[in-house]
Amino acid sequence: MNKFHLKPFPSHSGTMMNKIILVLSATVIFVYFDLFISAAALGFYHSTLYFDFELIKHYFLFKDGYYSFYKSPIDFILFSILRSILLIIGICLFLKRGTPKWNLLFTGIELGIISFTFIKILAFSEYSEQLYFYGFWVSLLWNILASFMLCPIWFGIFRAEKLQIHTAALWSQADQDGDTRQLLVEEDTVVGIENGHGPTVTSSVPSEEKKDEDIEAERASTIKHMLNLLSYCKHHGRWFGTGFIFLVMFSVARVFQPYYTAKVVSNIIYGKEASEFLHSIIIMCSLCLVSSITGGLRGGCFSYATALVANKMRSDLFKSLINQEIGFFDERKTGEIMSRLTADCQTMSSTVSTNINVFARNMIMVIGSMIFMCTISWRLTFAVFVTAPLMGFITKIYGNYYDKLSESTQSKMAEANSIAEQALGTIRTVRSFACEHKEVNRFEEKLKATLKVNGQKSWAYLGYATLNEFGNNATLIAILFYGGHLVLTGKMTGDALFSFLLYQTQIAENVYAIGWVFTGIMEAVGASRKVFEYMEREPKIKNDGEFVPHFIYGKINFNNISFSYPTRPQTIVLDNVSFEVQLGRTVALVGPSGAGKSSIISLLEHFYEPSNGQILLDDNPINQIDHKLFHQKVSLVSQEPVLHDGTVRYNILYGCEEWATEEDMIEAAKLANIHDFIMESEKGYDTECGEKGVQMSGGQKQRIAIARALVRKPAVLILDEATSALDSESEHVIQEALANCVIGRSVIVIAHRLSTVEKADTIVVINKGKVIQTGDHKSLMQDIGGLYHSLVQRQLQTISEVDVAAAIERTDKLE
Ligand SMILES: Nc1ncnc2c1ncn2[C@@H]1O[C@H](COP(=O)(O)OP(=O)(O)OP(=O)(O)O)[C@@H](O)[C@H]1O
Repeated sequence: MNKFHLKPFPSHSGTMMNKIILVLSATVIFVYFDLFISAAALGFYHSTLYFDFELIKHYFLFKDGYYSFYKSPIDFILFSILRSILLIIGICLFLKRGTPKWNLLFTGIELGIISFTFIKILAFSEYSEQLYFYGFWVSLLWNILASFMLCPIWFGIFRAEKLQIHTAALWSQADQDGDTRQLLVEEDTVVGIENGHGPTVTSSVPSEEKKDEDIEAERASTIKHMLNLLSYCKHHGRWFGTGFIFLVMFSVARVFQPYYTAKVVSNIIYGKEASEFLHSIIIMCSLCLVSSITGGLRGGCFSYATALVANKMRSDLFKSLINQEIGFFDERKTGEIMSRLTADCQTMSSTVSTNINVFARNMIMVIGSMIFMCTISWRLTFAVFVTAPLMGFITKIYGNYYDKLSESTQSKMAEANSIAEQALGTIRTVRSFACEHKEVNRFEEKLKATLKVNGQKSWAYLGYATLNEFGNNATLIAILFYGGHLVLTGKMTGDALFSFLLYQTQIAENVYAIGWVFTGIMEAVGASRKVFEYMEREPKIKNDGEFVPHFIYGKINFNNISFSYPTRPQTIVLDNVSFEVQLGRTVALVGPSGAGKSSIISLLEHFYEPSNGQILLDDNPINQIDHKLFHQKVSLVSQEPVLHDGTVRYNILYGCEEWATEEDMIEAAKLANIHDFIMESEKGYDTECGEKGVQMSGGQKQRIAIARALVRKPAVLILDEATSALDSESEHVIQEALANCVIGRSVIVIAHRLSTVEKADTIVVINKGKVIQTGDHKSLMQDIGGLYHSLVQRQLQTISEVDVAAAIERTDKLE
């Protein structure tokens, strides 16, 4: 109840009441006009514009003594009454606040009436003089128009109903004193109980409204996605345009084919002259030649255009992804993102361009065939359209359902891909823990989920295909029946019926294909939702700093930094952390596991932004400094460096190929103690590192990473000391390399080794996200019982334990 605090209540509720009155008045006026026009039209059931009231009486009172489907327009009156009854039911429900889900029923009735109207035209045309009755055409047109208006009015009533409930809820909030208003509240409360929503109506209203808004939003987004998809085709208009020209030529040639086929057959049946037969055959050959050549050219152009569209989509998506903040990747699985980049982009591009092709081709053929069909027999053409509204209705329902299922299939596929990617990407871990079976099971679980959705899709298709087939056959039988009747009554010739049947078969295929276009587009829209979401996503952290200082000295300040990871906003990882790294000094971050040391480095690297405080480089906020310059001057060597699949040269010069020279690279490699190893390799700096550096040892990887950091001649070096099991020789070489590179630079090191910590100018001790001690080794050791002191004690103990274990091992070996 307390959720609504709308102060300007009178004006709001006034507007809503106006809307309700408007919808109710529109309904009443519609019912009145519907009945009036349907009845008045009967007064014009003759070939003059004179209104004859007697005619109305004639039809209403069945003065002929019987009802004739071919002559009586009383059906139109019955439909008008049916519409009125339905709307009156709507109003009754509106007053009782029920919200029936009858939308489909209404759409079905609407389309049924329209189908019937087509049948009625054919029935009336049996007595061709009736086609000149003005009243007949008024009845027909009004019947179609009024049926089309039925659904919007019906939906309008229920939209207004929600407004009314909402108004009542507002009244109950704003004023509990007025009798009328209290009554509304009570009424609403009762409805709430009846509907099982509990006694408060206020709580149910927003969710109802939200549903409505969601549907609106979804609809808007579907249209938006379709337009977005089409806009991609616009980029390659040249290829699509050329393809389109061939498509038009192909379709026109195909449209003429049934006509000439019928001509050839009729020449044979009626034994016409050989020259006439040959003439038809030559035209048929020409049409076939044109359609074959242009069909191929059209396919080629569209296929190339599809490839161009896929490229552009992938490139745009990748551009957007690579610029997203690190938090974005924390929240999503790489497999899912990869699936968007590969499968979804492919689905989108191929379905969109294929469907444009199919749609345009079939549309041209439908229009062309329609022209031919109308020329052959307009009556029979109307007969074809008796089932069309129903087929359109089925296609629409199926399309909506298919859209939902497609989206679901894509996400299930993405989940399965993510598992496969994860397992294959960490194959060594999987193998070493013998988890192959487990991973296969996990993958199969996800495949099962995908299969389940695909199963639903198949059921939906089963229903659709059956109904569609049924519709087509019903149309064919109707044409044979009615066409036969027309031939027998002399209104049409036999070969015209044959020609018509050929067109009808072709048009059925075309309409079926157009139906699939709808489904295909929905599939593309389903796939495109996430792709466009990623494409249009603005990174929450932008690397758009423009400040380019003349020189970077390397002083770092952390001022009152507080921070939580976006994935766990409730957990404070850093709490008011402050410290300074003076020029050319080394600061060691020390603390237990999970204290927040790596998070400090992530913030300095601008992977995340602090929720509070500022990080300064030479007194400038780091987010205002030019992104490239900043990462050139502040270089990171992480604990487990990742190398790219490429040569050693590629890896060392990564990101600075444009300006770093060969000498810079060799100098950096020498400082990192890796130059000699590289020169000993067969291919030197062109030695391949393998995916993620898999062809290098842990120590070599680390040293290449150090060279990669040093080649930039950074002012600030960030070192996350390796804790992994490097052998003592490698560790020594790396320690030496690090000792070389700290000279003359500001260094922040996450120190795990006592030797490193001791050498640091300042030690910052972190625990549970807070700086709890700062000082050099000597001063901190004096704080007996302090965290630093106990950490050092523990490490000394571990070292001695390791030494003892090693000594035992050595003794064992000697024995
Ligand atoms: N990407 C992330 N998303 C959410 N929470 C994270 C993320 N990375 C780290 N954390 C959490 O933040 C806290 C601090 O982690 P951090 O990696 O900074 O600790 P650390 O001191 O570097 O630990 P260690 O010495 O073990 O590497 C931990 O509780 C950790 O679970």
